[in-house]
Amino acid sequence: MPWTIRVKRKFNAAHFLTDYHGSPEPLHGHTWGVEVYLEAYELDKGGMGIDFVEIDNFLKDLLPDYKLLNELFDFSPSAENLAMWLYKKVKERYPTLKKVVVWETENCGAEYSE
Ligand SMILES: Nc1nc2c(c(=O)[nH]1)N=C([C@H](O)[C@H](O)COP(=O)(O)OP(=O)(O)OP(=O)(O)O)CN2
Ligand SMILES: [Zn+2]
Repeated sequence: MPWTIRVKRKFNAAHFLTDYHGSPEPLHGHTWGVEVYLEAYELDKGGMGIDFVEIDNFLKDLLPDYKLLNELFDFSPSAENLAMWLYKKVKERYPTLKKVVVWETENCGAEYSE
């Protein structure tokens, strides 16, 4: 595909894995990072595939900033599960989505694609 449009965004949220090697993790927080990768097949007159600002606003509305993730989701909010949740949500709005990445820390994250 000719272009991949990439947008990153951060959000702050608390969580705990419900079963971390056999028992629940202690509650703690992260500044999470997310990245979305969208395919674009053509450009508009301004030279844009998909407007970064539009995608960023969509993510801003969607991401659970300053929330306790365990209260929002019926799954253990690991980076992997959050990446899958985010992929499905973004895919509904942007069908050309290729993958998402959810970073729990600067160095550790999970990618999801289908
Ligand atoms: N594959 C995954 N592994 C882990 C996940 C995950 O979502 N997917 N999550 C965690 C924990 O939630 C935890 O945040 C990580 O703990 P830790 O190693 O303690 O990392 P921190 O940077 O938060 O703490 P430091 O003490 O500053 O290193 C674990 N694994
Ligand atoms: Zn964590």
